Amino acid sequence: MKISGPSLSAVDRESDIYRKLRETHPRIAKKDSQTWGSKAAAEAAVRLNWIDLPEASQALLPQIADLVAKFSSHSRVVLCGMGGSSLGPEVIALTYKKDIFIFDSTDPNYAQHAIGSDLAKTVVVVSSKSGSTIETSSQRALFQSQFEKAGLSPVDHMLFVTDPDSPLDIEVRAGGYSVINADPNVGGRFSVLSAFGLLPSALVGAPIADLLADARAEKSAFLEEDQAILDVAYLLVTQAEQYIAFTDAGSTVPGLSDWIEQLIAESTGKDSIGRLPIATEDSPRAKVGGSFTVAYAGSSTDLTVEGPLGAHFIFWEWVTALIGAALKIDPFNQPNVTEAKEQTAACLTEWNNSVPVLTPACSEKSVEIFGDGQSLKDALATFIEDVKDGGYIAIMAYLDRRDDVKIAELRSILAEKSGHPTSFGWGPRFMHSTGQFHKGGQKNGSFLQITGETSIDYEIPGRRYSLRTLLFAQAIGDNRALATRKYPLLRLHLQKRSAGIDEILAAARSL
Ligand SMILES: O=P(O)(O)OC[C@H]1O[C@H](O)[C@H](O)[C@@H](O)[C@@H]1O
Repeated sequence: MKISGPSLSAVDRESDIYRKLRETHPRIAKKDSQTWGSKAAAEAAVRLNWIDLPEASQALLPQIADLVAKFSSHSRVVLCGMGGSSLGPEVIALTYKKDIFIFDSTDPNYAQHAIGSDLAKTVVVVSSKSGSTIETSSQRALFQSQFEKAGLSPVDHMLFVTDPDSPLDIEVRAGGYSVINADPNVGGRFSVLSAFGLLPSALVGAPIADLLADARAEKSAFLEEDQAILDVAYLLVTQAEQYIAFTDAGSTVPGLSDWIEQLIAESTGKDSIGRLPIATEDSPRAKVGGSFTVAYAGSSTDLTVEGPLGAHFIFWEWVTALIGAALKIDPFNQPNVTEAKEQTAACLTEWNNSVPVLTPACSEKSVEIFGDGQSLKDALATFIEDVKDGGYIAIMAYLDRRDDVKIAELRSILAEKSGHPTSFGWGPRFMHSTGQFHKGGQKNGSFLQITGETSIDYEIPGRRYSLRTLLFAQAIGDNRALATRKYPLLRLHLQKRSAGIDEILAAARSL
């Protein structure tokens, strides 16, 4: 991995932190579960096999090749999965310019795109380590019924990646489905070089043997010569107090920022001392709010890290484990992801499985305002004013990331108007990424939720609620989890999505 940038002059290799990182590096290589302290040891003992994956996953290649051959007559691949189970294949497909539909949402409008118009040609990979993630199990049930309704046998169109003996594994094997198991001693966000990253990528024709070879070469390189990897970990611990802005601009590995975001946010966003990665459009916009800036090409950020995709994967996983040791946090748990799930379940119970009428404080044209402010502009202005010194804004859009993609422009507008680091996440996808940080990291976030009416809805077979109800329970559940912490919180609900998005963008630009 080649590293460069002006920040390297700040590296103090004689400092205590650098010494700590240097001591930690060989302990990770030895898979020493005590590396992150005794409290983290039990979890670490069953989470460290990602270290072996560059070599160990080679054994999976024949099985993956068989599955690719079995499903080769299908021209369209859909991946159902959340967090690590989908962000890995997404960046691999983007990098190698392969087409895969990543279904990591509960928005019915987005689900309609996932189902598409040609189920006969579609193969669906359902990826879930635990086998119990609510989004993924709902997506799976939806697809199973769609295939049946279309007169197609789901067994011929669906295959599964999960841990051995997960409830999902047992059920689908019994149903005659194709299944590939991943190493259970690898956590979801560290799983890209396991069957979770490799199988869907191979199905769309990405060169997975090259990915593994690049990861192996990089691992050997940093085990032999540790300076580059320790320098990067040192900078992210010491030069970024809280915010690290990543940009894919000019990169040969587009989408990597989103994958790194989930890795670092979920691994470090706890105990109020984490690092919040922010995926930004380009380096000028990355700098807003004084974030430490990182790119994978060029020379306009504090740090540039260049290398092939497989090398990036193992490099950033290792850096994350090093940061965890330096910050004295357990990088392998995610206590607050569970909290949001519980709030979702509580909403569903309370609502008796259908969304109640939610009355806004006021409305303007297509947008309902749940929060302070007499108009959209006023609400946004108040929201920005309330951001704490040194704090950040998180925009969470529970919308369709194909049709509603324009709302992502709000990130740079609010960053510029407020001068604060501003992250953007699609709901519920971000819940498996920055969602952990929002509730577990530094207590200085301000949260803007955007929800919208749906043009379609789907019943989820086997559940008593629809996809739309689940989406709203996730948004309102997370809203409650944030509200209990008394963080600044605004929800804008779009009665009409397209018009509402334009109105929000116009109001934000006029601030
Ligand atoms: O693969 P699953 O078990 O469905 O989990 C999906 C995701 O859920 C949580 O967010 C975990 O913290 C992630 O590491 C994981 O990738």
